[in-house]
Amino acid sequence: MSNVKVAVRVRPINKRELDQNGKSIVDTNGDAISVTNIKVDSNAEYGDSRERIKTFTFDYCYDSTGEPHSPQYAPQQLVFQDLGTEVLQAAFEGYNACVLAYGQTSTGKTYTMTGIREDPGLIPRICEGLFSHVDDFEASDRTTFRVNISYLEIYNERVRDLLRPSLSQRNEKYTLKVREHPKEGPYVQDLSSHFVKDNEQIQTLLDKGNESRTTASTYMHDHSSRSHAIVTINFIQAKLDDDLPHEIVSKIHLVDLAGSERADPNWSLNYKGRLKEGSNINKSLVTLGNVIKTLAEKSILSWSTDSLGSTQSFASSGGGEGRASPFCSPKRMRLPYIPYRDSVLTWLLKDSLGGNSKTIMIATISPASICYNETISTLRYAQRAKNIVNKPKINEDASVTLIRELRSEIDRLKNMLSTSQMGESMLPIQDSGQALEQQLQLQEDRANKLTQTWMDKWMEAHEIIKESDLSIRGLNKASSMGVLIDSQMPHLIGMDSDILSTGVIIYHLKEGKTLVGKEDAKREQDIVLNGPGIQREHCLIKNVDGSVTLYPNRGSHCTVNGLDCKAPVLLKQGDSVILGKSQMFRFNNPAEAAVLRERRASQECLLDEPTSPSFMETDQHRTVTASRTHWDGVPYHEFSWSKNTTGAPI
Ligand SMILES: Nc1ncnc2c1ncn2[C@@H]1O[C@H](COP(=O)(O)OP(=O)(O)OP(=O)(O)O)[C@@H](O)[C@H]1O
Repeated sequence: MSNVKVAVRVRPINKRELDQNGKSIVDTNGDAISVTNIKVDSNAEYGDSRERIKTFTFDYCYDSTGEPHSPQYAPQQLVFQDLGTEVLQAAFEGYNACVLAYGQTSTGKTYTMTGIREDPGLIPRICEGLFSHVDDFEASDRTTFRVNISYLEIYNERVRDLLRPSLSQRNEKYTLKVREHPKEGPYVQDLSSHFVKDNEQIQTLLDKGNESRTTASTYMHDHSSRSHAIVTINFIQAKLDDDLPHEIVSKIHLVDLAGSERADPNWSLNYKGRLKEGSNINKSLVTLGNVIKTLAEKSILSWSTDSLGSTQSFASSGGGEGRASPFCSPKRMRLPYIPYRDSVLTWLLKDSLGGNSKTIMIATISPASICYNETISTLRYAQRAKNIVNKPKINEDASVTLIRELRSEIDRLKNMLSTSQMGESMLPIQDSGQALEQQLQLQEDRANKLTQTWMDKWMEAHEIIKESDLSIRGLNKASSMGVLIDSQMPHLIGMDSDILSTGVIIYHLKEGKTLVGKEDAKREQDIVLNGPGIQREHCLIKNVDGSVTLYPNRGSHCTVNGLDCKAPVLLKQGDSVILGKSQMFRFNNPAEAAVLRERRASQECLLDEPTSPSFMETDQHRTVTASRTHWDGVPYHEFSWSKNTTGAPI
């Protein structure tokens, strides 16, 4: 059990607040923070029912109201030292961790989480710390690590992938679906997950995600984040100790919430979109507030249920007077329903709030008197969050747990065997020496096989990932047969032309030009092919912003979906490409595939109606219909395949 830790950070007063005659009303003293209500007269003879000074205590208070670099200013480094290192420690121990920044708009959530280039915030510092520890460990220990990152935003209650560059750049209005896995809980379907090898790669992805985030100018803040942003880092550590595999997995959520705000009538009238945004932001923050409130109540209730339970048993054993009231008997007390599903945000953060995670909340506030009401409401929100009790546990890979259990069973059988051999026991027949030996052999075989499979899977994934921008995972949750190799870049998948080779080759089609030809071409070719019909300079493949076009060179033989290409052809997801006489490839465009999957899921028409069939070719085996249209309106060749006359699929 572990309570949510809560920190408060106060930012410097700003010009807008000073221009409105705002006074600084917040004081910190150690872990206590006091807010003065200047509307309550300190000398009021007959008093005022409202308190003039309200004091709250938290796990950490950061006073960043002074000049940066002055001793009075709590810097980013201090916040990282206290909170970031806790997150790292949890991750290395195999716990899930979460940091949530909450506060009124323009109070410093993004500054604290992301920071600025000269003075980075918690997210980049945690990533840097993660890789610097990984480097230390890899040098001194036999542990190997895998880090994956995804970055999403929830905008107007819809989910957007911030790391799918080509689609975000085109401003596609697409939404990802939130689904629930029976064991692993809520997740975002088709969210891209990127393997990162070092700090530089992760920082590049973070920058990319930050650039795509939805921001706008509001009356409170010129660069207000209008979405909730969640960076998720999956951190896996594995090692083999005395032939025993260890694999622990930690999920780190780093959340920069959109700011709560008052709607300014004049501003909102001019910006209708802002009003809808504002109401969606406030709605999900209200749900978050309800979840926090209910969880806090639940913790108090379960605490009192526990203490009532112990009082009762004490009373019934005749040891005291305490008797639980029939109105609050533990049996009657029903724990409240937690409204996680009322917003996408709370649904996705289900585990971080009241579940399997070590969670920290950072409440950010302004020191200005004009923000008094919002500041008090933020501090109350944060105060409640302190009462949430989570149940973090170390996340061990399921097959590793099984291997460990088998190994301890093997030790037990070995002990029994040696006892039976010494003839010291009166073992039943099924535990006789011979039966035990058989059982032992069986379990050892199982454990060895599982260990080998685990090692192969880990080494293979690790080696391939080292080489390229790929992610590899089991084909599906229910089966360990098969491995799915995923890449975020457009690519061609081919077979090695050597009939004795068993390899599958992935050719990434990088942004810009990829030359395809033979080794002895005048210019160096990016993809070198051999085999019948391949020309020295066979073709050129151009990737512009995720759109990939094949340009056949004069006289070279290229076909797409069975049609000869004499002119450039825009490739689409799933196209089958033959170069020369026998080199076959399948073209994959992950970004396009994701959009098509979404369309399929939302039961929209997968593709527009073909505008005009350009030709139809029929023979006794198949029918190929070709048309010109494209998923984003760009023309391309589209083919539909029917079955052959015998009904067997082609
Ligand atoms: N601790 C701090 N020290 C110095 N400047 C700060 C601090 N916190 C915030 N600021 C400044 O205050 C302004 C608002 O900060 P920020 O954008 O982080 O607010 P926010 O809470 O994320 O706002 P929103 O919810 O509207 O996105 C920025 O100009 C930022 O540089």
